[in-house]
Amino acid sequence: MLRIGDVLDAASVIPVLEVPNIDVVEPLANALARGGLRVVELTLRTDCALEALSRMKDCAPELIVGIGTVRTALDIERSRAAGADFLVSPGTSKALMAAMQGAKMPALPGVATASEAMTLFEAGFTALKLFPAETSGGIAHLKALNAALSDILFCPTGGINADKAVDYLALPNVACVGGSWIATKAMIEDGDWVTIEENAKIAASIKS
Ligand SMILES: O=C(O)C(=O)C[C@H](O)[C@H](O)COP(=O)(O)O
Repeated sequence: MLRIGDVLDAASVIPVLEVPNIDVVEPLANALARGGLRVVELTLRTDCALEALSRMKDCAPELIVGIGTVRTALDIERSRAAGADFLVSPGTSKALMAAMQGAKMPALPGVATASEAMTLFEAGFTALKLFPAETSGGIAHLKALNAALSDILFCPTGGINADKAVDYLALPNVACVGGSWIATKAMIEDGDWVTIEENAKIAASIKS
């Protein structure tokens, strides 16, 4: 089984995807993989998300595919059953933290504050999703967190684009960044695989 360090080593930018139907999965996965990205996050925001995960693992076995918008223990169980490589949550309730610990799967639990980061770190999570990154303080917030909590790594997500990703990834406590800009809902619905591949190429060229 992968560890969270393996996921972070494979990705500087993680596209956060909202998949409207199963038919888009193969061309979407191909565009992202052709662009050079190796890790993706499929959000549980559409009914077909778990079916999309299984399909993506079949048609693009080279991709590491996580499930995002995880909120409950049931979400974790269903994600595991569908073959998820890792879990991502927007925030972390006490119950979700316990379920993530019990799941023994790689995870990026969501936090926005120093207290939340410390609570998750004490529970054994060394890499955390910072969400929503831009509105919770962005780069300045991460610099301040690093002064006190330099042993905690973050994957900021929320409001980031290709230009901002470069600045985030220059920070010592940022392991990767997530975002929907690479493949927006509109691009996926329009089947704009050319733009998605181009965005993926640009994203894949950014290094942490
Ligand atoms: O669904 C989740 O689990 C979330 O936490 C939300 C997503 O990560 C953001 O919607 C991505 O942010 P944008 O790049 O600003 O679109």
